[in-house]
Amino acid sequence: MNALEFTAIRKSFADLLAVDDLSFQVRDGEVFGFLGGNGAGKTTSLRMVLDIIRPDKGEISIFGRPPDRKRSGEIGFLPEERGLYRTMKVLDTIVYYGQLKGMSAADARAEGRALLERFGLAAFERTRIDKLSKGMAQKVQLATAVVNKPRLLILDEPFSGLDPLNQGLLEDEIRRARDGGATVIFSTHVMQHAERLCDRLLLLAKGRKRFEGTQDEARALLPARLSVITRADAATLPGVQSADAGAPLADDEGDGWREWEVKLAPGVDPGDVLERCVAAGVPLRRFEQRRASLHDAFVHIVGPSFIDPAGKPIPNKPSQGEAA
Ligand SMILES: Nc1ncnc2c1ncn2[C@@H]1O[C@H](COP(=O)(O)OP(=O)(O)OP(=O)(O)O)[C@@H](O)[C@H]1O
Repeated sequence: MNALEFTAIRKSFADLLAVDDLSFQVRDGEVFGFLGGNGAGKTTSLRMVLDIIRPDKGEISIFGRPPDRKRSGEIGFLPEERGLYRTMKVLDTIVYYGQLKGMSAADARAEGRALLERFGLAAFERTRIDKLSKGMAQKVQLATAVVNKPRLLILDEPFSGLDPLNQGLLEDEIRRARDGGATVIFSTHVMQHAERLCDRLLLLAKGRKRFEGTQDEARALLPARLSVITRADAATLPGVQSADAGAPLADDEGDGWREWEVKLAPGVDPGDVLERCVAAGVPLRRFEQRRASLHDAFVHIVGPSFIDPAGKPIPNKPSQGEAA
């Protein structure tokens, strides 16, 4: 059974179509990345999973059943607009949320302490939320989302506002949840996190799905790039679309050995090219495929403007309640 399924979901706000005929599936136990630039429809989609807002059309299924706020114990959610009760103390906050999700106070306290230890916040368990830094409060909010080990964890822009050390800590926590059997969905503007964590990805642009699949499937959409050292003119090799020659190699004694940056024609398999070169006796010292970045793959799919280059979320929503 899939952890989450969207079938032909549509959601408008007045005359703005925020999510347009969106269908995708998240498999049970995978880490799934929700990618797209500002206003792509990520948060709107995640809020529909949580039943905070409802779709105009289409169907959502979570472990085979429709969204329902009463299922909050099954789903851990870190919203994009962070917010905790400012005057509550750190451990009390985690225990409060644990109990809301059906845990006993003792279990929530024990798990809360373990989380604070892992998050480097053990010394702050009695500190009021409003005395914490923004990043610290964010970690406490993450703790409230994971305290009961939900089977589905939904994190909206979880990395924003965290320094690199804490971003690493969050990556570890996502892997830990996955290793414990949870399905994790997170949205991000920043490719590197997705690259390190995601089994599969969804790329949204202007509310529409532009790609769904694995990282390798995304990369396979790009023409292959190679680094080749040869004495031949690399532009004449089979399947090559373009080839840029570097300077002659330092140890070259007039034989014409050069390093070339080669781009194959779309759909051409580097393995086939290598076989044909060997069969034809092309002199080769190196024939190496360059691994494309996810960023390159997505620029290829949606164009250069698909993502905010600084990776900074633009605050475009009202905050809820007493935000920390
Ligand atoms: N409650 C709302 N009322 C009106 N418009 C909304 C509302 N929520 C979202 N929108 C609009 O819907 C579109 C999609 O927004 P959404 O927040 O889902 O995008 P996002 O991909 O999460 O973007 P970001 O990365 O900037 O958070 C945007 O144009 C946004 O302004």
